[in-house]
Amino acid sequence: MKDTKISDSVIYIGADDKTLDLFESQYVIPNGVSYNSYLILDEKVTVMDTVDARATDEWLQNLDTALDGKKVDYLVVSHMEPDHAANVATLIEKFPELQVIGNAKTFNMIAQFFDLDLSSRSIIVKEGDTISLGTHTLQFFMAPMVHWPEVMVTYEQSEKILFSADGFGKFGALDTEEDWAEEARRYYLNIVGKYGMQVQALLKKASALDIQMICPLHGPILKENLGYYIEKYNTWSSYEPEEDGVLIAYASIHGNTRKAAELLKKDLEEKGAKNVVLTDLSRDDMSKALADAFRFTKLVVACATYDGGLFPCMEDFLHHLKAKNYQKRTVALIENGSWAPMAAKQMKAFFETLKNISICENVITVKSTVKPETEVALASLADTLLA
Ligand SMILES: Cc1cc2nc3c(=O)[nH]c(=O)nc-3n(C[C@H](O)[C@H](O)[C@H](O)COP(=O)(O)O)c2cc1C
Repeated sequence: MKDTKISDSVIYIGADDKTLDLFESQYVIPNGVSYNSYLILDEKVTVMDTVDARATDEWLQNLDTALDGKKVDYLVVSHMEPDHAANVATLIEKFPELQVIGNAKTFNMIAQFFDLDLSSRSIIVKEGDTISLGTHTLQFFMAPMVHWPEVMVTYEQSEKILFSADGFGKFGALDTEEDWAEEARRYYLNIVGKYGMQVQALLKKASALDIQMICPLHGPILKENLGYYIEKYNTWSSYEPEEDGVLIAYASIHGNTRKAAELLKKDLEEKGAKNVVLTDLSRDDMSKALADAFRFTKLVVACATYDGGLFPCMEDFLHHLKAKNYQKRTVALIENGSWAPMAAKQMKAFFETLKNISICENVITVKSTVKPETEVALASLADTLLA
């Protein structure tokens, strides 16, 4: 059920998008995505961010309905990425007296995206600045590199609402019934994951505020049990695993490496392991594989040797892990090769470049097909992983 009710004076005016093929041209979104935008009705009527160009018509309709003939005085731009800022010019042109609130970096970026003269219409805010709208007061906190340089969040003091920009966002349209953490984890780790330190800095600022509601730019408005969401962000941004478990990620050309991976999963489960997830890096969603790698304490990478190197989908996976600062985990290696297996050596060298990775000593080499001795080695690896 879509629950977009915030309060009598803070109105949701965003829109769902269920036809976009890939978010940021990269991430599958089976349940769509929402572009959230909010209107604050007060003496100074304020719009908190706009929406993607794909949602312009619905957003303008929502805006007009909520305004009921009033004019917009302020537009707060918390993030200039086009899925939120595509309609900055639309709103500025619709309300010629409107003033734009942003920080110095926001205005540099507006000039890159739009040919607009905002010299007499800009309000530049800094860390901690406040602007009164009447009964509501907006306070601004800079969140550089969460995940663009100009990002800032806004705390509305009277209703204690944090407008959190992309923070606490999630894939999925607002009428989607699904677990928050699953899709918020995939969103966070893939899009913001590199910037854990900056997110930690923002969480520290947020901890000093009395927050009763979080209004992100994607996904549901968070109204209850806020500690749960904040704790998830704390775990993700400090690169700690969420739960004991094993992701087995395999890259297999003809299926023999896959067979080894499947046998290991079976073995682990027979020995009592609860969270064992298998992912086929050739076919399954890469962003989900990355999120599961961060979710669990342990990762097994199983790869066929390919032209003296790694089968390309494994290279791709490792690239994503490094890009998002993968660390603090246990990793085990399985390789396959028909004449000169090289994958384990190369994967080991890769993981040695990451921080706080403990690599299991028992490396398994499959020579073309799984043999009885491979099964023994897999059983022993399962014991090591469960020890
Ligand atoms: C294009 C190509 C290149 C390969 N390069 C190597 C190699 O450099 N060294 C090696 O030992 N095996 C190489 N192989 C063989 C595979 O690694 C081997 O057959 C392995 O068992 C495949 O495992 P799979 O059944 O999981 O795909 C290559 C296979 C292909 C198709």
